[in-house]
Amino acid sequence: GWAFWWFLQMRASGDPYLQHCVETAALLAELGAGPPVIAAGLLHDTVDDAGLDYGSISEQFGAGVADLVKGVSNLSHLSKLARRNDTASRTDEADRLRTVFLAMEDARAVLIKLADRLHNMRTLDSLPKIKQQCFAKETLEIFAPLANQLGILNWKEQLENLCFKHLYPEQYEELSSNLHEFYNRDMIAAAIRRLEQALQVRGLSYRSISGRHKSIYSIYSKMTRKKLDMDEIYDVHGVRVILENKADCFTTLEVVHHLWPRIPGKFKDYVSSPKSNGYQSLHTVVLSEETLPLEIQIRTADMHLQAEFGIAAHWRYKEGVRNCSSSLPEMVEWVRCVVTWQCETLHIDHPSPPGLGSSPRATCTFPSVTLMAVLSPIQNNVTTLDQS
Ligand SMILES: Nc1nc2c(ncn2[C@@H]2O[C@H](COP(=O)(O)OP(=O)(O)OP(=O)(O)O)[C@@H](O)[C@H]2O)c(=O)[nH]1
Ligand SMILES: Nc1ncnc2c1ncn2[C@@H]1O[C@H](COP(=O)(O)OP(=O)(O)OP(=O)(O)O)[C@@H](O)[C@H]1O
Repeated sequence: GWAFWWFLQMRASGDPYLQHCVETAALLAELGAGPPVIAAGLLHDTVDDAGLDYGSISEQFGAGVADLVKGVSNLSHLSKLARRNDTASRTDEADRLRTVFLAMEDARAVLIKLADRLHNMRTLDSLPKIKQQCFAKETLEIFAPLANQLGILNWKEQLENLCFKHLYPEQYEELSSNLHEFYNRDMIAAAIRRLEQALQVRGLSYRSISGRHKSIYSIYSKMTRKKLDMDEIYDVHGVRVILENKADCFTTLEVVHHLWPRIPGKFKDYVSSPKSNGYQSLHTVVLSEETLPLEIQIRTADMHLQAEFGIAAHWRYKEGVRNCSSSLPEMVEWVRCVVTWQCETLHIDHPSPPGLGSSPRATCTFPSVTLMAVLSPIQNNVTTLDQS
């Protein structure tokens, strides 16, 4: 009966409902999720919408899949409850909800909910404007930060960009048409190659060189936050070099300044003078061959860990974060488990984030998370070159 329901159901867009289920599962597969997660992605709405119960899912697909589907259903109920709660401020509510999500559920259920949301955001156009805006607002407040907290930067950026498009359509159109000309897809890869050759000639070995285009939403946020025009954003194109030690960082800086002319006033030495939050790195902005600014960040692996996970966690720098009691190794272990899906092979049940215990009241959020992307690179706008 339920399978029949599944085939007949249509979405507001007129597409078969099944398409949403398949695309949600496909997003999870792209991320490298294992079979139980993909199966649960396919079935994620069957408890709430097709009236299927835990017992029959468990019978047909196994308890692991049934637990995940139940988890996704719990998350949907929680978000609905939160939507009705008018007493708390929106920021507090979003904060609380993200914490509860991560504390109560298997992180893989949260991932399925995120995949579901990403596909819904991609197909939002068929809904009435008012619903689109509500959905986009909620996604920006809850789901995009959640994707960031789980280290899925590519989903975070896609979610934010889609929210931006629906919440501020005019600004989105204007900025994206400007960026169309401004983003230079080949420039980063070419700069990385050039830098790599120059470092080799200098006899310097590096841990990694990576690069990224700043997302449209990140550019928009920075422009609004700092009241800047687009041509005042110098890190639309960025490269990061990770080296063995401080001395190599300074030598790399020399190499960089030898390769490209520097843009005056943009050099920062946070290695000799760390920021008050402990952040260390050398930053410079140079003028690339394409006559576009290119931000280059140079740091050691330790500085990078500190920037991503330490007291100076990147996310704290961007969003503000409360006390977190877990140690770095615990956190890395948890992240590794979630990101590489070892939970399935190691049979770890319901991994919960370290330091959170099972209390939904615990307020700990996770450091974001370029390191997670380093552990398991899944950003498609990132170019990485590792020296083997
Ligand atoms: N993780 C982390 N990254 C930082 C921190 N401060 C700066 N950054 C990174 O370094 C880039 C450049 O920062 P700065 O050199 O301070 O540049 P700025 O012109 O003063 O500031 P921006 O407008 O942020 O570029 C930022 O865009 C971030 O990517 C920090 O405290 N923590
Ligand atoms: N020059 C760079 N090279 C490589 N990766 C970078 C560089 N600058 C930032 N990143 C990474 O790119 C991702 C997206 O960062 P984003 O550009 O949105 O913000 P940010 O540069 O960290 O902060 P802000 O918007 O305040 O400047 C983060 O993981 C960040 O660590």
